Amino acid sequence: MATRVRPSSKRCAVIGGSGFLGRHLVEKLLDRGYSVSVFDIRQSYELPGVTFYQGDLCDKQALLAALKDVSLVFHCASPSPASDDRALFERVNIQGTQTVIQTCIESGVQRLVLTSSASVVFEGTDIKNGREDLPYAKKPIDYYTKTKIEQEKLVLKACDKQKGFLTVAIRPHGIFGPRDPQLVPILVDTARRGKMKFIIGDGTNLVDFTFVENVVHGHILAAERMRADSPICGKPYHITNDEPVRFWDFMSQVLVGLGYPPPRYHLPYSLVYGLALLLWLLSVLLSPLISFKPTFTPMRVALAGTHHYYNCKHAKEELGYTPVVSLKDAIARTVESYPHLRCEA
Ligand SMILES: NC(=O)C1=CN([C@@H]2O[C@H](COP(=O)(O)OP(=O)(O)OC[C@H]3O[C@@H](n4cnc5c(N)ncnc54)[C@H](O)[C@@H]3O)[C@@H](O)[C@H]2O)C=CC1
Ligand SMILES: CC(C)CCC[C@@H](C)[C@H]1CC[C@H]2C3=C(CC[C@]12C)[C@@]1(C)CCC(=O)C[C@@H]1CC3
Repeated sequence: MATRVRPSSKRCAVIGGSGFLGRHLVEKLLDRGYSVSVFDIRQSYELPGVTFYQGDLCDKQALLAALKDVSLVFHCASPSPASDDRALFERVNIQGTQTVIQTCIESGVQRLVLTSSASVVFEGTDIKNGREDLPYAKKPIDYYTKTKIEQEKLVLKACDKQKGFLTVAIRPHGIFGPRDPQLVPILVDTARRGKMKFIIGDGTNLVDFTFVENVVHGHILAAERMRADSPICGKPYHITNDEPVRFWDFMSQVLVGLGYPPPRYHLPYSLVYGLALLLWLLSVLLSPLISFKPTFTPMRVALAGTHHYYNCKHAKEELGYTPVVSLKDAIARTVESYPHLRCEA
């Protein structure tokens, strides 16, 4: 009779491991003595100790190969929020996550950590010190958020202590750090095009920006604390820097650090939001004729002009989480890591 190999607890897989967060997670897991399989639709680097499996997470056969003899899976793959492609989000974040869950169960995976997002409760209006028991957004602000909600529900519902399949969802917010393809590059591109002169609203809105190493720390704590008798199974946890900062102060610090002038002039929030909505509608209506992607999307304007910061008390109490890098050090390290994006003038 064939004996089933019991997966070693130090073997894990990172789905989405070629991405920004995924690669930082892989590097930390290697430091901690794990052997890591990366499953991603693209391969962006090579590292000793990492086995790459290139494939689409909607493809069960491809996933099965990557999850063989693995006991712990991190799922941090998603299409970029900037793509705004409804069909793609639904296919990858909803159907693909169902495939991930089924394949984990069939492969004997015991623990699944999902990278969700604190945005699953964000509807474009203020959230101050939001806790995990806030209801999911009834009117999600975009398809990305809508499908992240469905994805989180699927993963948390799949947690089954009897069957030995445990799950947890980490909800980070505004991840930044070295190699981030989104926040700093978009900010610099906007500044270079002379569009970062304005502050949307009065500039006092507080937001969480979370250094990528703190997000990684939260994921690993969750994975290592997840046992059938622990209270964390089937639950979501906010992971932030626990230092809410004025959105426009954060942007200004990054811009000034890279040699760009900070934004100075104020514009009313409702005016900019209305314009962003109009531009977005135009871009949709005109898409058969011309393709243009507005920088100031309704989602970005809402994120730039409202309070959205979250309480991470539960992560502190139940995961033993505390941020490992302060916001000040995180900004300094991030700015230093982008010499190619410095202002040349
Ligand atoms: N960047 C941020 O501020 C935040 C991100 N998140 C979540 O964190 C996770 C990681 O995000 P980032 O590292 O920023 O994004 P990223 O775009 O750098 O990484 C995502 C990875 O997923 C892969 N991927 C996409 N579709 C795939 C598919 N069908 N099959 C296999 N791989 C696929 C991509 O190739 C990429 O390597 C995502 O789930 C995102 O929703 C949550 C909160 C904030
Ligand atoms: C053009 C400027 C007004 C803004 C430039 C910076 C923005 C690109 C970023 C500021 C907040 C960021 C953010 C995300 C993406 C990048 C920003 C909009 C997310 C939408 C990424 C995915 C999530 O799950 C939530 C994030 C919230 C904050």
